[in-house]
Amino acid sequence: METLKGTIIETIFRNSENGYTVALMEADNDIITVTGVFTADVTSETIEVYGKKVKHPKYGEQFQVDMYNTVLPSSLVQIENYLSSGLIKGIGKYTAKKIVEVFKEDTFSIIQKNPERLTEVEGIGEKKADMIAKSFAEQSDIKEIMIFLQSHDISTSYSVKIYKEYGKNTINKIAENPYRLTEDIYGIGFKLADKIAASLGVEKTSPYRISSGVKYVLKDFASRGNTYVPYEILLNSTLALLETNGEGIEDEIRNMAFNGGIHIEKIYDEQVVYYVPYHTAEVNVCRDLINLARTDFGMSEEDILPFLDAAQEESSIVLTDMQKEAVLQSILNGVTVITGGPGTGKTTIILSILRIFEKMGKKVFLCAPTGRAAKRITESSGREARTIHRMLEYAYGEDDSNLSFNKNEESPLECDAVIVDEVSMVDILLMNNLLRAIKRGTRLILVGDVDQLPSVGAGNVLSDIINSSTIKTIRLDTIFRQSAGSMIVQNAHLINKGAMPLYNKKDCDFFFMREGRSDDLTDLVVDLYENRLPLKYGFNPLKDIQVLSPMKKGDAGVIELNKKLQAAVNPPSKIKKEKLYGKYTFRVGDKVMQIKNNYQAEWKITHKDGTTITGEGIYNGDIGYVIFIDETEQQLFVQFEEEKEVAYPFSQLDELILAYATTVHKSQGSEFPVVIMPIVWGPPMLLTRNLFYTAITRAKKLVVLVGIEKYMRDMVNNNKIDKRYSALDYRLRSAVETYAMLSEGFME
Ligand SMILES: Nc1ncnc2c1ncn2[C@@H]1O[C@H](COP(=O)(O)OP(=O)(O)OP(=O)(O)O)[C@@H](O)[C@H]1O
Repeated sequence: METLKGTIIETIFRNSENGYTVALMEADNDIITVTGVFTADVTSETIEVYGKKVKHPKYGEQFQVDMYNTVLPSSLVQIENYLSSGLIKGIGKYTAKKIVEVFKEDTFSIIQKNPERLTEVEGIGEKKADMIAKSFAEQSDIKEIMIFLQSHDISTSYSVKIYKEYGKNTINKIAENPYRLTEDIYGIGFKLADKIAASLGVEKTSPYRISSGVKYVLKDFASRGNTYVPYEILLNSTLALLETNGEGIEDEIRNMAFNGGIHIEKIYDEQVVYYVPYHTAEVNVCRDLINLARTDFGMSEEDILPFLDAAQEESSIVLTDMQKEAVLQSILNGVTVITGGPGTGKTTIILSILRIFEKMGKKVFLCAPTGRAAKRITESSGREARTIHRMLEYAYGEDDSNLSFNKNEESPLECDAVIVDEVSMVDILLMNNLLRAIKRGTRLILVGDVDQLPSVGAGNVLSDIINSSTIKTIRLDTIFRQSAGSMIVQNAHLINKGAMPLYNKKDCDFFFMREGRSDDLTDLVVDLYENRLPLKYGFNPLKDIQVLSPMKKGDAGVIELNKKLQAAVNPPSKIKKEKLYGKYTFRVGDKVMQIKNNYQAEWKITHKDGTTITGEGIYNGDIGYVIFIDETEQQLFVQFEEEKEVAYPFSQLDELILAYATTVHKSQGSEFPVVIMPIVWGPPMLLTRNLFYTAITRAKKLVVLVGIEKYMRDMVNNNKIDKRYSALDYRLRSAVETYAMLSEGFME
């Protein structure tokens, strides 16, 4: 591929629909005609073109452009965007605008050569001018890159992330294969990469595009919980995504399978396709569960009963036969599953198991998938519980390049048993990492409620294990928590059985308020949150009350509800700084939620005596409050639980959302004193019984539902759990059959 750099002196023709352009470019003291697709009018711009020289029969020599980059000088908007990108300290949006208004195209050279002149701009003093100049000098090599990215419509915050990832090689890397952005940059999906590729002139049938499209479809299915996609569905979805005639797709799928990026297999007589990490995880989870489950500890019930009796004496609770069975099996078997709804004694059993192991002198690790769930079991068991990630020592490796689990097959967990609480939230990838670190001889006890929503990540781990009937499973169905007037637990069980909940009884804790009109409904939710519940019961709205909605979009969706709740409890004010980012304005005082695991986020706890502790890691679902916004340093500060303070550069605000209202999915593993939930129409795929069940089991003291009974009845009746493509149950069953055949073979 040849390259040529020059200035477009005239555009002869431009098709505004497809961008096809014929223009004259002055390059190397010569004038040459360039032809190709240009996303914007490039007249007067200095550009770099990539392509080849051809001889046109009529017009003579021309340069056929495959891709192009805009080179400085660039438009004022781009200069302004670069200055306010967060890379230059001391410049926010407002200052950037002012600087460009004063210095126009000369902005960069002024900052570089005569930074003292910055003081001509209103609001910039000598100190600030100096800071800007220094920061600008540090960033000088990335200027061109930022402008290249922005000329391809990449937003400032993504540009910063891209530069951080690729550094000086940014332009080359993206020009070579813009689709790599989908792999390397969090938040950039196929669609954005495709837009960039189009603006670089990449062909629609390029193999890079097809393979990226296939991966996008596989990952998109995975993000909705599936570990694989049936071949035909993958083909059709990819076709719809790429909008081509389909040419090359099947070939590329085959190539990808040969190269090892994807895996094709027959499951239940159907050809299916896996993105390799999910296949590896599913196969390994199956193998490891079976191996662990086959361990014989050489113990009998009689060996354990004396310990069990002693443990019972310590507590005031007499375990039922089923509960005893759960405790005994957990100690006798390599792998045991204990499942049951709220108040059926799961925590009580965990505590008994812990006591028995302690008496036997055995070491047990207790863990849960989220920080909040780990904190809850720590509080109720009085024993330290960690998140699974923390237990597996998820951290940077020695070369500091990649995050990985330091506990694995080479350095397994040194203990006699691992108890995982809230296991319904564990997806196939995390289960794989957990199992890698559990060596044979260590018991694995999985405790959870299989009727809760499945994990957010791919897989149906708990329910597949139970459905496979290959792992010892105890189902608890007697409810013990029956305090007077409390309907929450009873209603959870009613809903689970397909019956309507009982509500609005005198002095009870479960209410339904009818409201059909969507405006009135959201107003009522806000009124309950802001006034009625705090007044009547003394709840603190921000700390005690959580609004849960089944969906993100729509009038009663999380986005709209958050806007209304924010306007009510934390309205704009002269004394509160705010920062607009995407759909939300973040304001000092706002309740926010982290929506991604960020193992690098540094937090700081400052004690009253001025001493500080620092650490790393803020996780998906963590809730905090905005305490400070620093426009000069371009940072927003959030205080999370335990007073952990985290500084978010503005470019990282995509990790936060307002959290007055959250989706039911995001609330898994958390509990709140009060839950308010709108009951409105929504897609049946979403409004399921187990979503409703999960929502109400989040509440400890009070549930208030607002909406129309019919939609509540629809949810209760809708027990069609959104089918996930996952084959762990199939693999477990097949593996056990194979083992059975093998051992029969050995017996002969
Ligand atoms: N066998 C029993 N006899 C009497 N009370 C019991 C028995 N088992 C459990 N309980 C009591 O029932 C209540 C609920 O038990 P526990 O907290 O263990 O259930 P859970 O399944 O963990 O509930 P959740 O999932 O809602 O946390 C507790 O107060 C516990 O003390």
